Amino acid sequence: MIEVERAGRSFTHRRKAGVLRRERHVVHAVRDLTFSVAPGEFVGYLGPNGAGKSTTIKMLTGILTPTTGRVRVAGLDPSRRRTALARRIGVVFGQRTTLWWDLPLRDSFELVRHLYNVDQGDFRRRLAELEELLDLGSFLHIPVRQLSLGQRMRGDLAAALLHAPSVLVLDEPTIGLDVVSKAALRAFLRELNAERGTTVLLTTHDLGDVERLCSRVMVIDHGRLSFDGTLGDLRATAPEESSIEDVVARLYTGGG
Ligand SMILES: Nc1ncnc2c1ncn2[C@@H]1O[C@H](COP(=O)(O)OP(=O)(O)OP(=O)(O)O)[C@@H](O)[C@H]1O
Repeated sequence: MIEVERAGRSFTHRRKAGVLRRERHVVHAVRDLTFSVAPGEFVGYLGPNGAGKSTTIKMLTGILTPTTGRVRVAGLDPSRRRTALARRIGVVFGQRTTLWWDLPLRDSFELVRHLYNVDQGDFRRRLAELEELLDLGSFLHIPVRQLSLGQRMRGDLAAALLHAPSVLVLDEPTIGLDVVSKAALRAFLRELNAERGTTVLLTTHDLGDVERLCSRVMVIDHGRLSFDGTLGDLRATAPEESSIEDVVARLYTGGG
């Protein structure tokens, strides 16, 4: 479903190197990254701040073109086939909404239906299902800017799923959510993956998300993959640590 082969992405800045001189400075956000995700997997993508997670997600969704290597999602080259890919993929960024700020949630969904050309019958059926599973009923009529973070997040998730994508990419979906909202969101994602077989790639700094949802974990550090395995494999990297936070902290600091 997702194939990444020796992908890299760098950014070039010009920075001051004296009174008059400026020099080129290259940041390698992602280097030589190789992994694949099979249909139906639920994968956690972890890494410290600045490790390259968002850059990877932007390459997978076609927002950024890799400077080296190859990326394929649902068989498509994301940056060249963004429109075709949009029909197969759902994307949610926890830090910003893709909904229309001044429109009631229901109208945002209607716009999504037009954008993705979703059949009216399918749209009604899916919206009814999502409305129930995500408990959207009480705030469908409210403009997005007036929603609480938890409500907005549920709205964003519904919008990303209205066209029934086969792969869902989530960038910190539980950020800022209270324990109850987090639990509800996790239950929903677990069901989506188990019942519909939707492939999910999730970045998060909340290891509770990983423990409760992910069958596989990948860790990126300084733009390179430093771990790829099951949750059990991850724990085994530091068996002396009792919490998953401590295990991951060890990995982030290169084994302590
Ligand atoms: N548009 C850009 N221009 C220049 N440098 C960038 C750009 N985007 C990202 N970078 C740099 O690339 C590196 C990786 O950034 P990225 O946002 O992918 O990290 P991240 O793992 O998502 O971090 P966080 O957990 O803090 O969100 C960082 O050093 C960052 O400063």
